[in-house]
Amino acid sequence: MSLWVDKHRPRTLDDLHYHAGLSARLRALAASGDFPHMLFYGPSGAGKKTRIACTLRELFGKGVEKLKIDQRVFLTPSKRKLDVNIVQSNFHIEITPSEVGNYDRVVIQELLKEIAQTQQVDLSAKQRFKVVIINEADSLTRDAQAALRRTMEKYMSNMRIILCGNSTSRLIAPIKSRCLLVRVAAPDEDEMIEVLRYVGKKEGFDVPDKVAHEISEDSNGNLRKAVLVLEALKMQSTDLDKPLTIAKPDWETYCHKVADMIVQEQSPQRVMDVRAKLYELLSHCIPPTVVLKTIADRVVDQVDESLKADIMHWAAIYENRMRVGNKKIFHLEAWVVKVMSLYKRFFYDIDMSGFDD
Ligand SMILES: Nc1ncnc2c1ncn2[C@@H]1O[C@H](COP(=O)(O)OP(=O)(O)OP(=O)(O)O)[C@@H](O)[C@H]1O
Repeated sequence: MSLWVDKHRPRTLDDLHYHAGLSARLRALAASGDFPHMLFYGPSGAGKKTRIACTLRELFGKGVEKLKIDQRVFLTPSKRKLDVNIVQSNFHIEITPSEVGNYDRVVIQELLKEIAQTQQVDLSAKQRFKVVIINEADSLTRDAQAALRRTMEKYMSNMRIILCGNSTSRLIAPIKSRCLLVRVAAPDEDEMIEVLRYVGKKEGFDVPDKVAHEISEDSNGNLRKAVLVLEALKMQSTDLDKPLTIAKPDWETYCHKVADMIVQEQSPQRVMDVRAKLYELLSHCIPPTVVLKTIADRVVDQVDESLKADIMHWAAIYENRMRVGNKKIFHLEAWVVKVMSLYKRFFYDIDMSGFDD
């Protein structure tokens, strides 16, 4: 059973519901024979990844939807092993370098070099180049950006880069100047309502106006959130007929509570309590990656500056393990334990430093 956000995600540029002008431009670029490096940016849930996937489909055809997931090991200069998950088709490859935190340069450098030096093997391929999608581009370190820039200069003939991120502000100018910048704005209220109606129709029901407005207002331009909420509401009340009495799905508040529990106490008992809550969330079909992200964001809001990066780093790692593995709950839990130990260690270090003085 897949969630509506996945089930009804547009697959082709023609299926995309809003920003029609942008879709037309992407179609023209894909047909031009002169496809550039690109940088897609915009707020979360605005439809960047969906639009990128549709563009790939336009470039390469249906074959690009046949995905494999590989684990790759990279070695840091100090011979530390980095495990990286890589999603790829015959025509493209997708990576999230922020998974490996400060070692992202190693991954960018090794992987891009490797891809750039291999020719497209599929002779029936519509394009001579492979596309490399780099997610969370705005969290690339300076080193990784410098490596990326060099690769972009050196190997253009058989590779195109598509960067995806929330904003362009943390990217160095030489990268921006080598990319076509594509801003994907959040859908406005009418556009969002149209998508909600469409999803409802596909599922065989009409979304009442009031519900559509409420959801759209609540979601702050995040279409993923809007569709998730629609699905959750529909599970609570099949008719969606009493919009005002329907309590908003409380999973966000629930995730926040879990985050608070993690910050308040770090003990085996607490891990057990948190586990129960996690099961509860997952059994309500809230996607585990969303649960992890919501909890992580809230934890990070409350902890010391020096811990934030580590906590997000581990969240990215476990998020990826979750995408690949079956037992989502194990990875969620492993992350919780990791955060608790980081947090405890932090206080321990403070105590010890006090001791030194
Ligand atoms: N043009 C569209 N028409 C209809 N539905 C869409 C469109 N774009 C996105 N969606 C829906 O919105 C959801 C979120 O889109 P997507 O994952 O592409 O957002 P994103 O901008 O990449 O988000 P994030 O930055 O958080 O990863 C998709 O799962 C899909 O169901």
